[in-house]
Amino acid sequence: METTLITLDRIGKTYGDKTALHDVNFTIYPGEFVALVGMSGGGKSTILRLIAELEQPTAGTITRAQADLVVRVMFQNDRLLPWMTTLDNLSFDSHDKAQQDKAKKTLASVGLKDFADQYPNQLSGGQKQRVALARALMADPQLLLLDEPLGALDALTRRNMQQFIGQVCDQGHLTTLLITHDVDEAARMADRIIVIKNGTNVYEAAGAKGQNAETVAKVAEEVLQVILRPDDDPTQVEAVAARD
Ligand SMILES: Nc1ncnc2c1ncn2[C@@H]1O[C@H](COP(=O)(O)OP(=O)(O)OP(=O)(O)O)[C@@H](O)[C@H]1O
Repeated sequence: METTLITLDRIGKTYGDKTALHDVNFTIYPGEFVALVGMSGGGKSTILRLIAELEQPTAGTITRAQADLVVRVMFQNDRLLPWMTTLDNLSFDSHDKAQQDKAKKTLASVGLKDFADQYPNQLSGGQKQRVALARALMADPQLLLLDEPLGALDALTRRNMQQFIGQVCDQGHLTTLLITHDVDEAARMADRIIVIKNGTNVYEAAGAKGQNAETVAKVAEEVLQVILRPDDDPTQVEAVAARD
């Protein structure tokens, strides 16, 4: 049997009488880059919060490969501490030599070796997001959650960061879950795309990570059509065969 990292089984989440999620079912396998896409309000962030154990589901079960699965989140807002240098944002001002060395190494791995002594306000938007990524990587996560991490960046920096994050995840063999409303970003970065609509997963497609622009555009269009079509039966989860 294939090893699984995390499985969501018939997950529901209500807030008072408001249903945010119902009957969410999917599995993430080690080493995959999965994207959750869908329109605003569909439930993507709620799923992320449940996976990160920031909240608990009101129905169903989440099964983790191990109870203490290390999960880290990178948010759109970089959440860096403005009074600390880049390096201290990673080491949390630790005086432990090993922790400092690890922070230096991690900073170098995101291409910011020479920015250790800079403060967040001295960095560009893209650089700040690299620091935020490095901070998430400091914990050696078994699952990296990316919550619209590039939403605030200009189009060129965003494209550059998509490529960069893809490389970092590939090199580190990281299992990654990206949340985005950008179908093009999902198609370009992911091995697998899960469409979230009206609080549940309605469709799954193979992503076009590492493939040419034409394939990326085709996958993005396919996913967009699913998101925009009005007649979803939420109990029907369709799967498309992996592309050649
Ligand atoms: N704490 C909360 N209390 C009440 N309702 C909530 C709460 N959190 C989320 N919701 C509702 O659950 C639904 C799903 O929200 P969620 O933020 O997960 O969607 P999303 O797909 O991530 O949207 P976005 O892309 O805008 O972040 C929405 O209708 C939202 O209003």
